[in-house]
Amino acid sequence: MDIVVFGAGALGSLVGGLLARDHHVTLVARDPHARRIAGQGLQVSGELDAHVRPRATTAPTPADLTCDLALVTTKAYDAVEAGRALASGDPAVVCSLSNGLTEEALVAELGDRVLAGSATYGAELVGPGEVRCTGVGRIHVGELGGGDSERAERVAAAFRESGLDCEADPEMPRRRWEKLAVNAGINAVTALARVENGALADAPARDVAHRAARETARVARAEGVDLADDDAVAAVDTVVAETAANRSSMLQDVLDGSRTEVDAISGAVVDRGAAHGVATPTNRTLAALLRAWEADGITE
Ligand SMILES: NC(=O)C1=CN([C@@H]2O[C@H](COP(=O)(O)OP(=O)(O)OC[C@H]3O[C@@H](n4cnc5c(N)ncnc54)[C@H](OP(=O)(O)O)[C@@H]3O)[C@@H](O)[C@H]2O)C=CC1
Ligand SMILES: CC(C)(CO)C(=O)C(=O)O
Repeated sequence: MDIVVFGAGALGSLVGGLLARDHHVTLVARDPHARRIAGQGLQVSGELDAHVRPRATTAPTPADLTCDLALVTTKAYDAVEAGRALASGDPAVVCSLSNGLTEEALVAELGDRVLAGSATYGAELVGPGEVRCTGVGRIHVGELGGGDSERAERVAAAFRESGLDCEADPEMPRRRWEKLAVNAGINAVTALARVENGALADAPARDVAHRAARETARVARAEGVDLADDDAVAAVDTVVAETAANRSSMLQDVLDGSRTEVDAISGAVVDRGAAHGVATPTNRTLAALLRAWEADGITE
């Protein structure tokens, strides 16, 4: 497959690097990462090991963006720009692996070419040209509206060909909202409390995370997605147990002085809830506190 990875930071370099073992991959990245990859290749280290030579560019032409599959791996707040850039080319299928509800921003530019995706691999950039796999997870792809999908099956098969754990999921709407509930519970609370995910195994932080997840499930149901409160809470508990030693991506952003994905996570729950008349006081409070930190704390 001819694959473009748009926004090849940590996650995109890991996934794109592994795909480059079997497919023709172009990474759209920033310098000096892109320059180093173009010159010396990309090293994948940590739990997986590979040295690959994908194409890498900071300024893709429309021809570069004409491909069988484009993966969007920017932070959620860059999804609109990613969608606009990709629309200047002609990708047959576009799939976002970012956290948060980012697909709608892509649909606005790319229409029904957009598939939903989610990833639980862990990735960190070590330096230019090197990405570390910090956790072998799983990728799911599927139609935004759910249902069986030949194109999602084709994408999943291409990922598996390169050794990535990937499945096409006919219940992607539910999976997206369950992941949102996990991120609304874990990311916001760990970032504000400055604790690892495992700290949410104990009250009182656990109770705040559970309330945020339950509210997300209520909003999901108002959107027509069948996600029970108990399932959202159980998903939080499972991820807390499985990633106890992790610093959530939002905690890492706060510690780095970087912008967070609050608008696409807690903020999205609040906004979608308001549209349906569903109260989301916990997510509203978490979003307000994160935005208060952002107003003062961003240094990058
Ligand atoms: N890292 C992980 O383990 C996981 C991450 N995720 C999710 O995946 C998404 C990406 O996370 P992560 O990889 O950690 O984030 P990173 O910030 O490491 O990667 C995103 C990259 O996209 C780049 N980018 C944005 N716009 C452009 C553009 N127009 N041209 C070229 N490059 C661009 C950014 O550059 P710059 O910063 O200079 O703008 C950055 O290098 C997030 O939504 C995250 O929540 C999900 C599961 C696991
Ligand atoms: C699953 C979880 C919460 C793992 O830390 C995550 O997605 C993140 O940190 O963004």
